[in-house]
Amino acid sequence: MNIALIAHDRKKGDLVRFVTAYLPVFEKHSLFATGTTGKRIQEATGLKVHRFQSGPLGGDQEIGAMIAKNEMDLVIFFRDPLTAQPHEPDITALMRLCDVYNVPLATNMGTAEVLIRGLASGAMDWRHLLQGKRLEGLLDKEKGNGKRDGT
Ligand SMILES: O=C(CO)COP(=O)(O)O
Repeated sequence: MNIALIAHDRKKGDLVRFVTAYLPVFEKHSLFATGTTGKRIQEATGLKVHRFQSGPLGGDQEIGAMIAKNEMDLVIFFRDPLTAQPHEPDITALMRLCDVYNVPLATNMGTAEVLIRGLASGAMDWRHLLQGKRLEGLLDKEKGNGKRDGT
């Protein structure tokens, strides 16, 4: 599964501790993160993390683009509800896309616990069905392109 990890500055320590606690789960999946969050997680855990731009520079939007392409299976986003963010519209857009595409989203540690335990016990295997569809879609597209190219 593809998992997005994002945390605002005052929540980064919590996310690093969370990922460390569930290391055996996270190391079985592909991890993506906004810039600074990803760096902190990599440094603390040694996990391989694909890092996008920092959140205020477009990282939330890059993760949103993956959601819109059905390439993200789970989002863990430890938001700071007590601090105004300069890129609030990007944050809202990311969460909205999770709802549009039915992507499980945890915005706090309590929900993240439930999601990660669910992930570990196979409760998210239904996402594989979508991944199958994703693959079919890509193959169909390739076939279509082939026809147009005359190849
Ligand atoms: O701002 C963020 C999410 O909205 C997080 O970005 P960083 O991980 O780069 O700090």
